[in-house]
Amino acid sequence: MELNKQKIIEALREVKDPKSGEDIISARMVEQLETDEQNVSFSLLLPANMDSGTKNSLNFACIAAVNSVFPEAEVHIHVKTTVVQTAPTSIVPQIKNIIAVASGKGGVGKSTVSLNLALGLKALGARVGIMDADVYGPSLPTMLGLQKQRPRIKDVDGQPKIVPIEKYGIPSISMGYIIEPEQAVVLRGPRLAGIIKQFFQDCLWPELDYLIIDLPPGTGDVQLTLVQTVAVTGAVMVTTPQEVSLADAVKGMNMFRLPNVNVPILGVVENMAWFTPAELPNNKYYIFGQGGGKQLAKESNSVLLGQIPLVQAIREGGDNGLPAILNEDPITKEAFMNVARQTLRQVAIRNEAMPPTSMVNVQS
Ligand SMILES: Nc1ncnc2c1ncn2[C@@H]1O[C@H](COP(=O)(O)OP(=O)(O)OP(=O)(O)O)[C@@H](O)[C@H]1O
Repeated sequence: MELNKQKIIEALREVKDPKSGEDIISARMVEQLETDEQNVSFSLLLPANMDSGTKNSLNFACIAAVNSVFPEAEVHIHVKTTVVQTAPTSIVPQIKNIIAVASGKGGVGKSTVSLNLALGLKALGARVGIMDADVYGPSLPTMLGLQKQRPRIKDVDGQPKIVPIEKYGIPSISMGYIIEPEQAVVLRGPRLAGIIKQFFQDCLWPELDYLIIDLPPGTGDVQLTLVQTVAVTGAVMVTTPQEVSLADAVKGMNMFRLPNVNVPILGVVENMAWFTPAELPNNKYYIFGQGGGKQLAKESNSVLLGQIPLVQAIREGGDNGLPAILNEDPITKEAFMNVARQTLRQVAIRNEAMPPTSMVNVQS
């Protein structure tokens, strides 16, 4: 009688891919499983860059798994190496890292963190740009004091291109430069996708180490379009400390972690972590509770990139076009610089440990 294939598959589920921790059946590493009365044969698909020691131990683990259910069976494994898929050619090859700044809900300070993070990275010597992808409520023009500014259009080989507007040494683009913020339109589907694509393709971005993307809150069309348009290096999540916002934040974060999206979470910034009155700079009042940032970092297996206090100067700076990191208050400045340093570190770790993110290919 033929050896039972189902039993063999179940046994092989005990063998895990050491890299992902997933079992080799779910990871689709086993192909063309054939059995007869005595023999079991299959192909084992292993990445070309896997070292030979790991390949051998996986091979032995497969044989042992089959023999655990059929001790007499002869196991023939054909190891096939798969070429690691290279990332598709980028439409913005001059940009090394694309960092999405996201939050579960609105008003947690995502735009404030995006801009100050961009300026912090710049202060550390990187070439940085910022894209305000919050097409529904663009706030970058106000935060940079660039209301009513319009980007220049430059003709490049007969094609009109948008020139990002530079302020404080960083080029930026925002829907708010194109339409009045109060006209923020409800764009959906293809039109919205077109605008986000234009922000990459039709903008004259210079050579950049980091492009920071300020996303709208939650999970929606912009997020989806972004991951379908470019390879996002990683996401920074912004949250406030209270636990009630955690469920939203987790939802926002999980969108990046969907298996076919697979954008690494670089870490969490806890904004409005405590209130510090200007006249009592050493006092901390935890008015929104404590622990939300840490908790979210734990949920995502990532790290807390930093905590930003709730201080009046941050709000005023945002309204007056003078980002908080540039003002003289050392506590605020250091809080944002710390976030920038930690982000830099996490991007370096991510780029060391993982291949480039693949763009999401969704057929609609
Ligand atoms: N740490 C802080 N201290 C004081 N005010 C802050 C702080 N962070 C953000 N704010 C203020 O809170 C308001 C909302 O911040 P911001 O626009 O950055 O949030 P957001 O999450 O991007 O909002 P939206 O969802 O509307 O895009 C702004 O007025 C901003 O200046």
